[in-house]
Amino acid sequence: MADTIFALSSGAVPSGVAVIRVSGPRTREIVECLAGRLPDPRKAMLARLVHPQTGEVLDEAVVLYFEGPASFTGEDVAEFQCHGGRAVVSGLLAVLGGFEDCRPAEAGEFTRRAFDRGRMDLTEVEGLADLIAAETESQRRQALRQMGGALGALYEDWRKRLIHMRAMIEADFDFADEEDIPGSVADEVWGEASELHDEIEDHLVRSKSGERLRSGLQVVLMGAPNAGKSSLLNAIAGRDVAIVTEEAGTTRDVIEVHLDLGGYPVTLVDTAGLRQTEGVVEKEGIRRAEEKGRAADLILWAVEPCGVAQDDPSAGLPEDMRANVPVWTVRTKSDLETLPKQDSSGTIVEIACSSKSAEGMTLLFNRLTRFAEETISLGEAPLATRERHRHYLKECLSGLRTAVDSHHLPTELRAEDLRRAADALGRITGRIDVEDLLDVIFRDFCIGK
Ligand SMILES: Nc1nc2c(ncn2[C@@H]2O[C@H](COP(=O)(O)OP(=O)(O)OP(=O)(O)O)[C@@H](O)[C@H]2O)c(=O)[nH]1
Ligand SMILES: [K+]
Ligand SMILES: [Mg+2]
Repeated sequence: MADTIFALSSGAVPSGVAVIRVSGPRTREIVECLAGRLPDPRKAMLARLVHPQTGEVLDEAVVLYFEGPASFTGEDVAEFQCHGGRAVVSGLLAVLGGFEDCRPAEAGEFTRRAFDRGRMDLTEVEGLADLIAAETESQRRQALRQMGGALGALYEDWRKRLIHMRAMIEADFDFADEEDIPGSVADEVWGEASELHDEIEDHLVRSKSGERLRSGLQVVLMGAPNAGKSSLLNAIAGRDVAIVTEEAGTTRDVIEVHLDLGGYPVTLVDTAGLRQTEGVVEKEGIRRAEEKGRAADLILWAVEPCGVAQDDPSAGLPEDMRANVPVWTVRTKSDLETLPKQDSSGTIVEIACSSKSAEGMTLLFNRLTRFAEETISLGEAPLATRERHRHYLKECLSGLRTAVDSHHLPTELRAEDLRRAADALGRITGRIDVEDLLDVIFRDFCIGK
């Protein structure tokens, strides 16, 4: 018999209400023992929870019972909505641990059971994890859609199409000796395979948006020491996150702030000012700054009024970043009189702003919001959201491509490539052996989920 597991599924105590969840074969017995009777499934029942040995009243709680398989895990599940005091919760958890074959749940174990019993596929599990982690409106929408099965359904549909193609080819193959049929079924199938290939390729291209939305856009503040980067970060974040002093080389560590720009997640990153230095700590800070810059979706290149050569505001920014990452020049400290609004080369300074007077800050904010919107706009179709998805989509494409292109090979071999393509999709949803992956995926969950 499987263990019956339990955990505090709501947030940290003390809280108004705490939800303790129980799942497994002993659930029914536990509810009857603590609450005196079993509520009707899915109907709330107010009950005094009584200690099974001493008869002492533990709490007055709302009890819910979900009979398996129509429950989150697919097993019998109960929820005790008790008062969220520390002693109430720890007392109840201790009593639950006293039942035979009953133990505290591990992180993600409720969801793992739901997956094992076929209540959710892997993309839905990931969607649930993303929903719990979602910080902005657009992340919530994407996660909810994925948890609802939209992405899994898309992959399952593609997989079925591949399986169907294979069946058609094999049928065709079986009848091959009954005289040559002109324009055989196989020819049609290769056409379909080629179409599916393009569909998946298109999905893969757009998947970058999904991943960015899930993890947030990385906007990295870079520039010479004292350019005003940390002040800008503080002004945008609306609080004193980073240390600001007039000393050049103040910031060494990478400092990140999570922003919600019009519902889009943006991580704004402050970094050490770039310069030649012998300081060990500062050197390391600069190395980290450049590492962040290379991985950025956007670099805000901060330039103070009299800071650098005026004819090339982005002098000092490493060449590879200039070439590969979008860069906006931000002219800082615009409250200082000396500010040239336009540099001598005639290049319009992208944005001029001041952390002191707040001049230009709204413009910067709006531009960033628009950038986020354009980079990660969420269309109607579900998007791949993880590196894991991308990996198997590529594998699927490679199988499809080989199958379509290998005109010279025997049909059996080409059919085998179609199987490889279908299996790759099955690994995304977890319908095909992914045992080694499961621990990684479920580890990300909190206890009680
Ligand atoms: N007048 C004025 N001074 C500013 C403004 N922003 C920053 N400063 C000043 O410029 C100096 C450097 O600011 P920081 O924000 O520490 O600059 P930084 O680029 O983070 O510097 P490092 O971390 O050392 O690379 C401080 O003395 C700030 O008070 C501004 O908008 N106007
Ligand atoms: K500074
Ligand atoms: Mg700084």
